Amino acid sequence: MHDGSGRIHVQGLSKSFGQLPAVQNLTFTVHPGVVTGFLGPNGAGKTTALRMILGLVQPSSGTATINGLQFSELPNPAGVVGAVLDAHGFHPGRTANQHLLCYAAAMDVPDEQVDRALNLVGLKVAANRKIGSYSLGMRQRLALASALMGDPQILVLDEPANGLDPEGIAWLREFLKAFVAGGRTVLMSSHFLREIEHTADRLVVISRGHCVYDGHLDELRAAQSSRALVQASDPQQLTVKAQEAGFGVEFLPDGRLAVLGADSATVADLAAECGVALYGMRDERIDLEQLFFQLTNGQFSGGPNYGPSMPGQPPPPGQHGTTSTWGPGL
Ligand SMILES: Nc1ncnc2c1ncn2[C@@H]1O[C@H](COP(=O)(O)OP(=O)(O)OP(=O)(O)O)[C@@H](O)[C@H]1O
Repeated sequence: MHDGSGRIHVQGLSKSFGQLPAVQNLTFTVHPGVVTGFLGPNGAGKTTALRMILGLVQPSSGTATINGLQFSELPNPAGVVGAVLDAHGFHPGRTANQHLLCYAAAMDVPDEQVDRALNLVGLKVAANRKIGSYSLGMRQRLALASALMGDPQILVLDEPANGLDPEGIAWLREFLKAFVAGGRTVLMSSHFLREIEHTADRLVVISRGHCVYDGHLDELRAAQSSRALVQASDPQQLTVKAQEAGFGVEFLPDGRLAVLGADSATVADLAAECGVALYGMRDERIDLEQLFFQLTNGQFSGGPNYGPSMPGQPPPPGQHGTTSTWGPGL
């Protein structure tokens, strides 16, 4: 029997296609009650990892379990996990209704589930239209309806926002938030942070097959949402003072200091306290897109108390009383 926890646990998962290491030693846990975004640039290995979780690709090494069991061991997989991996491949001559009735028969669930699923995804009005006339956004909704047919505890969605217009994305966000509010689980991939930043609570970020961030989105925002750039008369002394106050400091190539997670007023106070003169100051805010770029290019430099981003050096936010973890600086 599965443990009913609603958890997906990925441990040391790797997959190579010939010489190509598509996924490398991936370890993370997806928790119930929150939406977890699975983020990475094109080709990072997201789809391969999701397919391994769902038992569609055999890992080269490592394991992926859902409710404590591998997918193939789940006694009632459709009732545990619903998946959307591809919003294509529907028979264009069938209606959504017909498509889902086939699903119901194949999954041995009552036909009434068809109406329920169509209602849930807002496709009831188009239920008797041929799928060939559907927009990509409608196909995404139909794919989601298919995943919901078994009334699953967990949803695994590969790029579900792809093809949705802003209204569709807003709808998906509300749908997924309501889904997890009852204690269910969502793992959804995207290569576009903006697309999921208002939906996901937690993030697993991968780059070139490696995990580079696993933690709360809020924590990531806080980690490097701002820094103060200062030109100081005595950079060494100000560095010591800022570090004593708990801030990370970087030396920039132009001689300025970047005090991570601090604003210029705070740095001015610190400088005054240690008698260091400042010749120029600027607050810099880093938006999430830059943050994502830094993460996936190994340039992330942490926030308060984190050192510069040298491979093997940056302590993760998780080492400061949180649950985040870091992979190698790529
Ligand atoms: N069946 C396969 N055979 C050979 N190479 C593959 C196969 N599937 C994936 N790859 C390769 O593995 C790497 C990871 O691909 P994957 O589709 O998992 O990435 P992704 O993060 O989902 O990318 P995207 O966002 O573009 O879908 C890519 O270099 C891809 O070309």
